[in-house]
Amino acid sequence: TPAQTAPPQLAAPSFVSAPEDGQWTIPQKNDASTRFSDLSEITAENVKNLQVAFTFSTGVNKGQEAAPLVVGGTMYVLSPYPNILYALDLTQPGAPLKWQYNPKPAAAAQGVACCDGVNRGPAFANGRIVFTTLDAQVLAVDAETGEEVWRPRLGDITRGETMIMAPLVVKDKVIVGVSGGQFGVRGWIEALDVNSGRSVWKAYSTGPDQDVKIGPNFKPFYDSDKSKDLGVATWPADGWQQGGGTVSGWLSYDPDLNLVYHGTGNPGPWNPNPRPGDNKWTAGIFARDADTGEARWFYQIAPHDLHGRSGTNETILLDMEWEGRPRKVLVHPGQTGFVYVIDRTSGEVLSAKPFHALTAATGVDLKTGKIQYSADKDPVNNRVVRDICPAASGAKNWNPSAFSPRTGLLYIPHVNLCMDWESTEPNYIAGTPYVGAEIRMFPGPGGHMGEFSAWDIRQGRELWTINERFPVWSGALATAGDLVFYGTMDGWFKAVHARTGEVLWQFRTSSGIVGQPTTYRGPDGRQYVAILSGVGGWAGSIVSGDLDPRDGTAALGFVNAMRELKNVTVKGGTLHVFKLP
Ligand SMILES: O=C(O)c1cc(C(=O)O)c2c(n1)C(=O)C(=O)c1cc(C(=O)O)[nH]c1-2
Repeated sequence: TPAQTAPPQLAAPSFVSAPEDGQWTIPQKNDASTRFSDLSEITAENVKNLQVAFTFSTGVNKGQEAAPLVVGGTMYVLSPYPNILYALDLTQPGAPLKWQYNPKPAAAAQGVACCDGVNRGPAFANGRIVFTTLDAQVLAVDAETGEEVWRPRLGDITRGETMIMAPLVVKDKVIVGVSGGQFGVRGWIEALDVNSGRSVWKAYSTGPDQDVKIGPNFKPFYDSDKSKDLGVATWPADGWQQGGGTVSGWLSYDPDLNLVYHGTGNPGPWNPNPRPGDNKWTAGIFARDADTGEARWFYQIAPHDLHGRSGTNETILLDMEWEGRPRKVLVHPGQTGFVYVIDRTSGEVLSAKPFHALTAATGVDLKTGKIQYSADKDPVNNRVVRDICPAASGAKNWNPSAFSPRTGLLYIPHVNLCMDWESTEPNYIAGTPYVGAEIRMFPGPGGHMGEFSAWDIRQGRELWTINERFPVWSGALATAGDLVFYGTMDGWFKAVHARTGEVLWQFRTSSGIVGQPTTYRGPDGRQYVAILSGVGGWAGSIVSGDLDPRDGTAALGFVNAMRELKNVTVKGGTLHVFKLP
């Protein structure tokens, strides 16, 4: 008999991207959305010496969620509503302002935004900076001069259609999506010509197959997605018309398959009782042909969603060996609390392991793809259902994870909140909240509200975790210096050892952090790390936003849980950039 040999050492998952050029031109860093930089001047050994290189105020004290971009010798910073774009000259000492562009969006948009008027950031394309505005315009301005190039309005704010997501540029197209899932908006994604701003294709998340761009090439993996017109048939009467499934989050792109991946938001209303059925195609992930928008596959994370779950957060595209053969996968740490590893060519779920303490579901059946909800957490009418974990925030929210090919680990910002839920009668009035749930959130197991953890994708297990007092509402950045960066809602910007989770450096910024750290090589050849500080977004709206008690809905869910945040931080809006001395 042959001698027993150790199983071959598996290579870490990897991803395809252009060689590191020291820039940061789209929030996701690359089309695979890894938020990994090959820069390695700042290391685990020297990071303790990081110091402020320069700061800059955005002039808007609301949730600063945008990623600072660097293209050539210029940094681009986008403020929350009113979405002012600033260009900073990195070639000059102190990075002075080169120009600013204020699109002056309609003030009325603020009133129909769920989440504090945030924006996830601009993107660079063909010599232009493109971004969305809260009143549902998409803008392209000249990256050199700040002059407006085109500016179509894609949504109707009187119906609650807002835009906050970062566009994805694919070849000659700018792809964007709508927000407003808390307002009964029918979700859509649209591709514009990068040169003219004209619409090339548009696809809805609910309704007849034709509107969803489901045709002969739609080949979902699971039988539950294979019948005709499920975007109508899985809803009562005309429910799909106010059905949500917005495209408010992150997009990624596989150039070999020419597929764009995007999540769809929660169904409307949140109260599941008025909408019996699976409510396709909400709370899931679509793969679409980048040129035509045609749907190729769909996977529904939360069929007939019970707890306000969205599929809109990050999808990270990796290549890895899975059960002895190479697979192209999409990794999605989901709001439901499972890390989904999905074959991105077919939509087959290869694995769905919990990365967080859960009570709302017990697992995912890999044969049918179906999540297994806990029967006792179903929010039936006329009863308060208690201790649903995670809360409606999800086990993580919009805030993107990072992946390092050096460690093979995914770095996940978590939200450790549970909730009590009482279903109420929703009433659809265009441009007003369409939720139908009273929610009370509170800290989950352990009493802390946030975590930042390292996850081994192949083994499906956590390697280390850091508990945080407040939800970790910032994104993550991984670097070849074996560091991971993230921020906390009480204002700390932290550098952590990518392998051990040891906190190696932290800096107290001027407000709470809900932004996205980025890194770049400056014109002087040195490595810099940038982060916007300014508390806000959904979780931080207790500090920065105007919580209207009559709203009685989404924002209020956080009031109890986040009350203490007011005692430890204040509104802000300041870019902080760091380097070694
Ligand atoms: O369904 C939607 O259209 C939609 C939009 C947004 C948004 O525009 O910020 C959020 C959400 N949903 C959402 O569910 C959510 O948890 C959330 C958090 C935040 C934030 O920026 O803090 N936005 C949003």
